[in-house]
Amino acid sequence: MAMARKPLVAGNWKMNGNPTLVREMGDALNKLDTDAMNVVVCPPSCFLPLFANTSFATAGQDVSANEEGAHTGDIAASMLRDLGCKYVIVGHSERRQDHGESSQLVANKAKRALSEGLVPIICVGEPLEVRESEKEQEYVEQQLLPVFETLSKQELSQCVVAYEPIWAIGTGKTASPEQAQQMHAFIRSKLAEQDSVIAEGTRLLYGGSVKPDNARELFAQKDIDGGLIGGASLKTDSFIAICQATQ
Ligand SMILES: O=C[C@H](O)COP(=O)(O)O
Repeated sequence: MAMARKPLVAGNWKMNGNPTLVREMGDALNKLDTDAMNVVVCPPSCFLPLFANTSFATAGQDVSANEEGAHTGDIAASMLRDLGCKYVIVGHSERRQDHGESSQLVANKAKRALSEGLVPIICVGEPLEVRESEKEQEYVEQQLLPVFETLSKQELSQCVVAYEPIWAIGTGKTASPEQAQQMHAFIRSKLAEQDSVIAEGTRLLYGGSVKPDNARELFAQKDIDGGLIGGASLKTDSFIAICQATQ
């Protein structure tokens, strides 16, 4: 992790949690010294209004690429912003798989989020068969291309990118620090082809079975600036330990 990039840890609750967890997590995180890091909680959107007066940020788990209108079940970037969100996850592999989201749609969602002042956390990552055929870099590059084509450089400079190998999500099988660092360095090199200053400033998160006992080693890698945490973000102790592992 480079000193110039502030570490960021985001807890993606996915379709989990309840008002009790909102209260417990809010109380615990409000006591955490968050000066040295950005902490973000991404609960199901119905719980967002329950997070009030927090010392940490909140995020949506998804956003519509449309501004408003007849899009049943979708949530607009302006609505997330009005609920106090600073960030939004776009392109999580579960959205890509469960809802057939293309990389172009993900790029459009990121653009829409940016237009409402939200920071998109753009997720990329390969499935197991791609990793086994050693084509993971080509795969991730293809996921990033529409982002580079759709966003202006100014917009790109506002984004966070999360690398989440699908084979490591919820499986207990983490990418080794070397595997993760290699991909993060590759993503940074692709950003540098767009703009070297943007590449240096962009925070790259690792996601996939991050736990308190492996977080520190992952976050110590040169191009890993924090994590996108699933299962371990549902327990206050483990999420706080992971946040502290950035220091
Ligand atoms: O968004 C979070 C990731 O999908 C990682 O989930 P996980 O920590 O449960 O493996």
